[in-house]
Amino acid sequence: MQIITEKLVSKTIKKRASNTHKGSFGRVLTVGGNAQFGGAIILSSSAAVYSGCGLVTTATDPTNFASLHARLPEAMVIDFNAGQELTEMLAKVDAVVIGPGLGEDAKALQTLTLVFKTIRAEQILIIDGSAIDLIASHHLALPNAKLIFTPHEMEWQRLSGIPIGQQSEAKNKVVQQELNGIVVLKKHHTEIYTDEKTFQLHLGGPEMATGGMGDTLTGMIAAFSTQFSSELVAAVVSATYVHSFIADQLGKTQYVTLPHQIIEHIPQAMAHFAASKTNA
Ligand SMILES: NC(=O)C1=CN([C@@H]2O[C@H](COP(=O)(O)OP(=O)(O)OC[C@H]3O[C@@H](n4cnc5c(N)ncnc54)[C@H](OP(=O)(O)O)[C@@H]3O)[C@@H](O)[C@H]2O)[C@@H](O)CC1
Ligand SMILES: Nc1ncnc2c1ncn2[C@@H]1O[C@H](COP(=O)(O)OP(=O)(O)O)[C@@H](O)[C@H]1O
Ligand SMILES: [Mg+2]
Repeated sequence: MQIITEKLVSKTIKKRASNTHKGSFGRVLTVGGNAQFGGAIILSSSAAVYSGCGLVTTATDPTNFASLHARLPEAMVIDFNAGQELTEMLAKVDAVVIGPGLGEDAKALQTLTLVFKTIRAEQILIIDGSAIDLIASHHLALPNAKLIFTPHEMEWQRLSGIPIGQQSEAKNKVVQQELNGIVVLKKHHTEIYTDEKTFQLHLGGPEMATGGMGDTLTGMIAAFSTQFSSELVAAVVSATYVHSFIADQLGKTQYVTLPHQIIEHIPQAMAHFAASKTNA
C-alpha cells in the first residue's frame, strides 16, 4: 500500500486562476437527510461549499430546508421526494453525493433508484451511508458512472460480504474491481482502493469519532473531484488526507474535533496546500 503524502496533496490542490467564476469550480448535488438525519446532509453540503465547489444544491426532506438555509445560505435546496425536480437537477451537475442520512425506507429506495437510473457515465457519483446499505440489502445493480464508495467497516461488510476481521487488502481489492469504482474504506488508517493502486492514510485518530465525520468527508470528496477533475484518484486521496489533516491539527489542543469544526477549517487547509505547491 502506498502511504498518502503531503506532496501528493500539494500537487493536487491548484492555485486558482484569476479569470474564473463559480461555474469554473463545479456543480455538486447532495442527496440525503430524511426527517431524522437532516444533520448528515447539512454536513455533507457544507463540506462541499467550504471545499470550494462553485454551486451546491441539496436534495433533502423538506423538513430540513430551514435548518439547512440557517447553517448554509450558500446552498440551494430541492425536495428529494419530487421526482421531476430531482431528475432535472441531476442533469445539471458534475458530481452527486447520495446517502448521508438518506435512511432505508421505501422513499429512500425510490430516491436512490431514480439517481441510479438518471446519472450519466461522465458524472461522478459518491455513494455513502444508507445508500451503501440499500445497495447491499436490495442487491441493486450499479449505474454506469464514475463511482466512489465511502463505507465504514460495517458498511463494507454489508456491501462486500467480507466480515470486519477479514477485510484484507487482497480480498478488498477483488471486490473493488467488481464494483468498478474507487473504494474509500474508512477506519483508523483509512484505505483507498483504486484500479491502479491502494493508498493508506496515516493521519487521523480517535478525536474524529463523532457522528457526521464521514458525512463531512463525502462533501469534501465531491468538491475536490469537481475542482481537480483531471485526476480523479488524486482528488479523492487528497480530500481524504485534508479531512484528517485538519482533525490532527485541531487535535493538538482539542480532545474531540467536531465535524462542523473540520468544515470551518477547510479553506485554510486548502490554502496551505496550494501555497506549499507554489513553493515546491
Ligand atoms: N447527524 C446526523 O444526521 C447523522 C446521521 N448519520 C446517518 O445515519 C445513517 C446510518 O449510519 P451509521 O454509520 O450511524 O449506522 P450503521 O451503518 O448501522 O453503522 C454503525 C454500526 O457499524 C458498526 N461499525 C463497525 N465498524 C465501524 C466503523 N469503523 N465505523 C463506524 N461504525 C462501525 C457499529 O458498531 P458499534 O458502534 O456497535 O460498535 C454499529 O453497529 C447514515 O445514513 C448516516 O449518514 C450518521 O452519519 C450519524 C450522524
Ligand atoms: N479512531 C479513528 N481514527 C481515525 N479516523 C477515525 C477514527 N474514528 C473515526 N474516524 C474517521 O471518521 C470518519 C467516520 O465516518 P462514518 O463512520 O461514516 O461517520 P458518520 O456516518 O457518522 O458521518 C471516517 O473518515 C473515519 O476514518
Ligand atoms: Mg457514515
